[in-house]
Amino acid sequence: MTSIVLEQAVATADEMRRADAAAIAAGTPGEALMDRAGRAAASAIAAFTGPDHVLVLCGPGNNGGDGYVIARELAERGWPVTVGQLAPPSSREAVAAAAACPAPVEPLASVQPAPVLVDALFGTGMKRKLKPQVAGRLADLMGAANARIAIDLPSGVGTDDGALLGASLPFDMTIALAALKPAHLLYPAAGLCGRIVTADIGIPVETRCWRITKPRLSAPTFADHKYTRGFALVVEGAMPGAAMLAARGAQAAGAGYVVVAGTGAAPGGPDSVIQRQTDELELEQLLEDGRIGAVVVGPGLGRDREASVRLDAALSGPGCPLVLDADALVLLGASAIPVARRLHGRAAVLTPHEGEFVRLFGAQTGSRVDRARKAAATAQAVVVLKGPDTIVAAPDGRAAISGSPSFWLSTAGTGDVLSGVIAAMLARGLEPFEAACAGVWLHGEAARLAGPLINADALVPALNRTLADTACSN
Ligand SMILES: NC(=O)C1=CN([C@@H]2O[C@H](COP(=O)(O)OP(=O)(O)OC[C@H]3O[C@@H](n4cnc5c(N)ncnc54)[C@H](OP(=O)(O)O)[C@@H]3O)[C@@H](O)[C@H]2O)[C@@H](O)CC1
Ligand SMILES: [K+]
Repeated sequence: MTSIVLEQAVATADEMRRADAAAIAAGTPGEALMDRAGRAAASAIAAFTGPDHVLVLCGPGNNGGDGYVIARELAERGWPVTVGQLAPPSSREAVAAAAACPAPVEPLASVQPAPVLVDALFGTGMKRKLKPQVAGRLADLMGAANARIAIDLPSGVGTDDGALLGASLPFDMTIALAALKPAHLLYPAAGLCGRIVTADIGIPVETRCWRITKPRLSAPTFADHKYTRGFALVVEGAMPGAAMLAARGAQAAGAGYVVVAGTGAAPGGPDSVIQRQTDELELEQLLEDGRIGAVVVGPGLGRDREASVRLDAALSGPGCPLVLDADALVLLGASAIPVARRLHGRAAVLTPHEGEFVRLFGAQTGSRVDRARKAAATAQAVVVLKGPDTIVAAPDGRAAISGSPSFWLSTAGTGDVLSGVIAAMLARGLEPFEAACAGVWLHGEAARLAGPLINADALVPALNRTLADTACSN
């Protein structure tokens, strides 16, 4: 069995409000939810720091309410606790939590620092930029602490888009309540979260977005041969090296048979990658091979007339899934015909980086998740919007965000390798959204394994080892 594990839900502020309201409507009072959140957070803090003097900063809303519960819980464990209050509690639940908190309360402006700083100023209700004096005070108190912990989110970030709204310093740990939020994974906010722990507060959260986690990919069995393992074809163009990187990526990600359909140049590459020189007609004939499980077009394709002809051949060939990257995306963006019409119902994964994305879909508003979703609906294809926080979006609204990226991937050729890895996942039979998620995970994990990457070639051997680590036997 092969499966993609989508268990780490990522919920927007609105989705969290709906989950909260549904739990309350189903009979769990808001005070009980806040109590669960605060208790779970207090346990995570205790496990992280051990007993110490704690300063809990509380804002006016329910994030502040969680802070009062945390202060109460830690005080009841005998820890010295002080509350630094930005403004009095305003919601019914927060008023009740503050009333039950035995810790001394002092104004945020004059409270003394402590070794453990707990930030419960703002969570998902953050709507506008922090006032500079609040942002400055938070930064000063964080600077004076040895352990900095954010409740639900670092105060001063946009929950849904990961923008900075006054936050500036990194936390050591962020305790996500009930579910992850986009800001835990989207940059720049993700860079401030530190270690992320999700506290279960016992409520279901309805979402169509997940964090990309390790896939389970079945290991070959006695019944497998090179075609059942997956036949990936890479259409080469003006720059054969890029196509060869895609081919090597497909091979290292487990494809059983990898062919580069070349144009005449000799790209080198391993003997096990089959290189076929093809003119226009020969390429069309080759693409008719029904055993092909996925075709990659774009890495090193070029943007001239011949490149357009080769892209057309791939698009008009029989129905196996396509991976469209690099120059293929530029050519599609330059065409007057919309991408969805060019694909004509064909399963496809488009893998643009930010620049290619804008050329193809225009400058859209919204978070990277929103933009990728809109693009996937427009193209009627899976879109992989590459970046430090790569997004995978499907036309049906599913989305996934990569977690813990390797910034060493920001070098030439790593995108070519990714297109080959996704092709290997398609060729082994995964549907496009799952293939893209699995490919993004394998690629990111291989980069972490490779450490400081010198170049994209170094990814290939690491991919082999990463693939072996995902293998399951059923
Ligand atoms: N959902 C769940 O399941 C559960 C959620 N829980 C917790 O609730 C949190 C969400 O609580 P929340 O909705 O009350 O929002 P929160 O972040 O406290 O801020 C709202 C307050 O801040 C104010 N305000 C906003 N921006 C501001 C600014 N820049 N500068 C100054 N003020 C600003 C805003 O004022 P207003 O804009 O209305 O005038 C309002 O007073 C969530 O993150 C989690 O911790 C758990 O307890 C249990 C289960
Ligand atoms: K917070």
